[in-house]
Amino acid sequence: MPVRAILLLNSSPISRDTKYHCKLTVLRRRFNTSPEILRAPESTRIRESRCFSSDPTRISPKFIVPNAFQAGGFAEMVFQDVGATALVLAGSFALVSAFESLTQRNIIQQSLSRKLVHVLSGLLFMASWALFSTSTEARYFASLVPFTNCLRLLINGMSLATDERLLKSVSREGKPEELLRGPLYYVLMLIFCAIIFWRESPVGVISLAMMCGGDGVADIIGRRFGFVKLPYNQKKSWAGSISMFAFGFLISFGMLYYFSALGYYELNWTETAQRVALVSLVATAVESLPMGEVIDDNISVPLSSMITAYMTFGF
Ligand SMILES: Nc1ccn([C@@H]2O[C@H](COP(=O)(O)OP(=O)(O)OP(=O)(O)O)[C@@H](O)[C@H]2O)c(=O)n1
Ligand SMILES: C/C(=C\CO)CCC[C@H](C)CCC[C@H](C)CCCC(C)C
Repeated sequence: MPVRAILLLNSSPISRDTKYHCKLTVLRRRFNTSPEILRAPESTRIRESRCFSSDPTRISPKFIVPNAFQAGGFAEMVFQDVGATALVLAGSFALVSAFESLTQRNIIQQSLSRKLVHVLSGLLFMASWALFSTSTEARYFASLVPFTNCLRLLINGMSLATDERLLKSVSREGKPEELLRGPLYYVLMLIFCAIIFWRESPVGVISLAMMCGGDGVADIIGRRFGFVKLPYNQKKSWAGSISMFAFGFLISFGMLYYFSALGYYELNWTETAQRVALVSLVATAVESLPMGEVIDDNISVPLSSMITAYMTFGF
């Protein structure tokens, strides 16, 4: 009969994943619970000190042992992660095919198709993180999706195979070698943020939101309304940069609210708005610089966002 109780963590607000691993810690410490009940993997990333308030004796070690801890629970989590990976991977192929079809039928231009895929892929990928289990390995399952697309871009970019749908929806001019630059850096950044930051830290979410939402919308707005160019960069415009700042801020804030509403972290929204505004300002300034030939926007924008977000939010 599995142990049943409710864990009341008296510590400061912490993420849902952290609370989950704290339950594990408390179970092991207080009940000396036999391992066959605790089948869930223990996180090496969650320091026990984060599980307890300043006075560990204040912890009321009552907790519900969710199904995941019961015998076989680990298998259930693996099953959930495999299913989520298959679903999201199918979604990525469907997204590319859908925009290839729209381009093929001349419903949208190829340049707009590329940017819409740029905006939607990363944001939908982040939104899908909620489908994965609370195990430490979940992030690696999720990363298989951009990794598979990375292989797809490499194979087609080196002309080892030809996927016309991919070329039509993702390249500027239909040249295979284009896939080895912007799109490849894009999926590599998705992999990096999913593994390093995952659902535990706002840093990864903000960085990807700036790359996908901010930079993507800047291109769409800038191409259409960018008549007044920046004084130091004739290839970029005030309309593009202002829209990057605005949409980068709004989409980042929206994604943080999404993950907060799901219980992954609790944020002070006034402070968060100020911090996200600073990240958006720095990323917009970096994106506006005439260095597209030196470093791709899909590297400079998320990287500058990551550094600024890390300095303001911490991990
Ligand atoms: N701040 C910005 C950003 C983009 N643009 C417009 O959008 C176009 C493409 O912008 P860019 O971010 O450079 O996209 P690329 O990285 O070149 O294209 P892709 O992302 O498709 O590789 C620019 O030429 C410009 O017309 C703009 O006016 N102002
Ligand atoms: C055109 C792009 C970048 C250039 O600036 C974006 C390329 C996108 C990849 C080809 C596809 C990436 C798919 C995501 C990893 C997963 C999306 C899943 C979601 C459910 C649709």
